[in-house]
Amino acid sequence: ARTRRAGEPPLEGGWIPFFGVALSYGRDPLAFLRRTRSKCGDVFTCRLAGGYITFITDPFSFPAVVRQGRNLDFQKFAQSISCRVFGHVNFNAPMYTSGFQEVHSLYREMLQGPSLTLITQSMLGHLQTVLWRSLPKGGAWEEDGLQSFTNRIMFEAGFLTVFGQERGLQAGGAGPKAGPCMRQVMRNFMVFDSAFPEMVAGLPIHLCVRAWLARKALVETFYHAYLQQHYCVSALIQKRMDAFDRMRVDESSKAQTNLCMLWASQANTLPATFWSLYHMLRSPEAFQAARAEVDRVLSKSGHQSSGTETMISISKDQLDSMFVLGSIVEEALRLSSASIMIRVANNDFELTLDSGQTAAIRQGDYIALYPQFIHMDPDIYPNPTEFQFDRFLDESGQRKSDFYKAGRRLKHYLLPFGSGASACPGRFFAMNEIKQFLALMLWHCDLELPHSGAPLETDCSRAGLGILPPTHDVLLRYRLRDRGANSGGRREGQKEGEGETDGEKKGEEAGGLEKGKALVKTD
Ligand code: HEM
Repeated sequence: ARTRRAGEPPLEGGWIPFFGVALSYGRDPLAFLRRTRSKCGDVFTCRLAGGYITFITDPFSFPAVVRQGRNLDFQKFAQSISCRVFGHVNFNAPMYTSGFQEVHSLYREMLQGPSLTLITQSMLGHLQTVLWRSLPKGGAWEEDGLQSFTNRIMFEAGFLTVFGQERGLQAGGAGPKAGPCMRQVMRNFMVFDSAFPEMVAGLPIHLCVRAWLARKALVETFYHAYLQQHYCVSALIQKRMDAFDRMRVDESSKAQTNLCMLWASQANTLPATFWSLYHMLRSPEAFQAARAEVDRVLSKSGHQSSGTETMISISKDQLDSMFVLGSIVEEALRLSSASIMIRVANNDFELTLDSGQTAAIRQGDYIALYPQFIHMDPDIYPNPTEFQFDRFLDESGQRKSDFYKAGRRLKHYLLPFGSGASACPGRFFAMNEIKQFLALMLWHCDLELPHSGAPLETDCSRAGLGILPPTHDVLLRYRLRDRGANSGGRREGQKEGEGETDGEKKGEEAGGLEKGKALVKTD
């Protein structure tokens, strides 16, 4: 154990040697950090599982950390976790430095500007192909778990958009089918992802046997030689594969970095899509405003009412003009995001905080920002645990970006995607794909949550990893939209008890429901 030196933040060591405060932190990180902040002030150091982490909790001091490129490194920590979990070589090694920088700059190039428009359009096509396969024909209602439904649609559409389609899986005319391979890939992904908290905490993957087997199977499908047989592989993956080939990395490491991309592009997007649809369906005002927006924007471009398998187009400008959908997604992200931004101190140095106070930081220590502090701050967001669909809309119905704490405007008020050099490069694509999914569901479907009672809770065991999933799934009923009936398309608390068996069956496959867990009726 170490003793606090002059100038260093208060030290919260805990009473368990080595693990320090890991147990109390692990039970409920936000509650633990709040307790420690009220005891120690805005900046404090905790002993966590053998390391020392200094938490900066004052949002006005976030920029001071995000800007500290020279003294604080984000790659070291991210790489150490990534190697352990995915199994690839450590790209922090000097021989890979310049090649890995190239890979990084590709993210910005391929996930912004004109490339973003292309990948977004590709996602829209895949979403519709997959959705049409799932929607019941002729006005019949279908039932499924909401989580299993969103996972199924988004996983397959996202996978096809990023990694393309395996040759031979096309079904004539009807578009790509969810063949056994896709279902297996998704099942393996869910198994691998569910062991993520343990693997990040340091448990060797060989001890999580199912996750280890799932990773092995996933990696086998990601060898370059195999992916080169796919058609419609995104430019992002093609260029990334070229860059890794030039770096002379071994073939299995290359395949493992493709698994990283699968995880990065899916693990947060799936629960974020779930929460966006869930909250929208639970709030009558949100649903009405969102449907009115989608109907207004899409009718203008001449799309007729649905009911037939027509592919619709949504241009970049149209998507950008869907501010209500944007606000619903951002509000869902605010409520469910529990990411942690970690940097490693390269040297001993003094961090100057917004208040002018300084904190002495030791080389090798971690600095952490925990954005949930901001997202759940009642001073910034009144009634912070409540879903308010229009929180991110200003008076003129455009995106709101002025949020205040103690009368001062905040630079960082919403951080589900991190910030600064380590900010998620897929953030624009993620927002677009979730908005597209919501728009398609609103345009084509009537939707119901028959057993919507008390709000679902988030599963805190994944705190620190990004968007928290729900603790359990809920039943969703859906059918092709009945425009004539003008039913509003969204009802709650009706037709109790129908179709659980069918829903459970699909849910197990899509990771929404665990075997043996019933779709929960919360009322
Ligand atoms: C709602 C969905 C998403 C959320 C909440 C999310 C969140 C995040 C966060 C918090 C980070 C780490 C930031 C940090 O350490 O400061 C990250 C990194 C990353 N994300 Fe996302 N992400 C999402 C979707 C996506 C998508 C769709 C893609 C790609 C198509 C993507 C690609 C990446 C990559 C490649 C990194 C690592 C970047 C690096 O190494 O610098 N993400 N994401």
